[in-house]
Amino acid sequence: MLLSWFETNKTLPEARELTYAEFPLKFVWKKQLKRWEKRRTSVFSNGRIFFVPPGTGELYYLRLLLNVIKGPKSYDDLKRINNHNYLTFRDACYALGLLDDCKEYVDAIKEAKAELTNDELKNHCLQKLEKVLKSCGRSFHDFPTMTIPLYNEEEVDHSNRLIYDELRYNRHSLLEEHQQLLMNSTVEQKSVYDKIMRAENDAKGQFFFLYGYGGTGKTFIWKTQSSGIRSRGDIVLTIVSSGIASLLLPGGRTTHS
Ligand SMILES: Nc1ncnc2c1ncn2[C@@H]1O[C@H](COP(=O)(O)OP(=O)(O)OP(=O)(O)O)[C@@H](O)[C@H]1O
Repeated sequence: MLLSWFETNKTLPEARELTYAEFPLKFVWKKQLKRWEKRRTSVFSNGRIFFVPPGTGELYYLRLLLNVIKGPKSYDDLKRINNHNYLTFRDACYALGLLDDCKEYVDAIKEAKAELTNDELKNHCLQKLEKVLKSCGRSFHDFPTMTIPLYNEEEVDHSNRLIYDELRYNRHSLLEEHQQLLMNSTVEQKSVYDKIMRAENDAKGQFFFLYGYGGTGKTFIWKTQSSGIRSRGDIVLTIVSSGIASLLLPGGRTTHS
């Protein structure tokens, strides 16, 4: 289908006005003939390109391009951005600004490279990675074959990472979020919230077990609770049992990390 799309683009100018994802709007795939033909009726039809996970590399970047590039006549056309021929789909995506996150990092490394030697740059990257690893409870020291970053004495971070992370929330935006969540809470949620907050304010050290059917707003209550406490500059350790569950709660961590 993809190769036939290239062929259609070679012959029909109106085909070149569509991306691959948009193609079924005006063209229909003739399975027997193995080619695209102009749609005769004005039936609305939208294309769906198979999901490709980012880990597949070039396939993933090809899929990104198929959603934005119009009228290519070959794979090379997909990699040609502003008259520059890129070697890989990934490079083409990067040139199109589709990989903003990476762009930020690559630009930062390029900038740093102007001022640092290769060894300094390598060490700098290792230090940054060590920081990320430490936030997950790991370190380069856990991987014997990996190079360990070097530090000057004044660069050694003696602070407690967990406390540091907890104290750098934007208290102002948390306060706004907290007020919004509180305003939206149901009467039942509010009564649970009040009960837990009372125990927290009185420093009673109580233990609560919150249960209810799925989707009834338990996580919502924890979010309201944690934003309220954090907006005061206090610390909340949001501990859950699985990595997936940790993504649902701001600052969530698995117990073992
Ligand atoms: N009072 C509320 N106002 C607006 N949205 C709410 C409210 N309570 C819950 N929700 C929304 O309902 C959805 C389900 O709530 P939530 O995830 O908190 O439920 P849960 O009980 O933790 O579910 P599960 O047990 O499946 O994890 C979420 O999108 C949440 O934002």
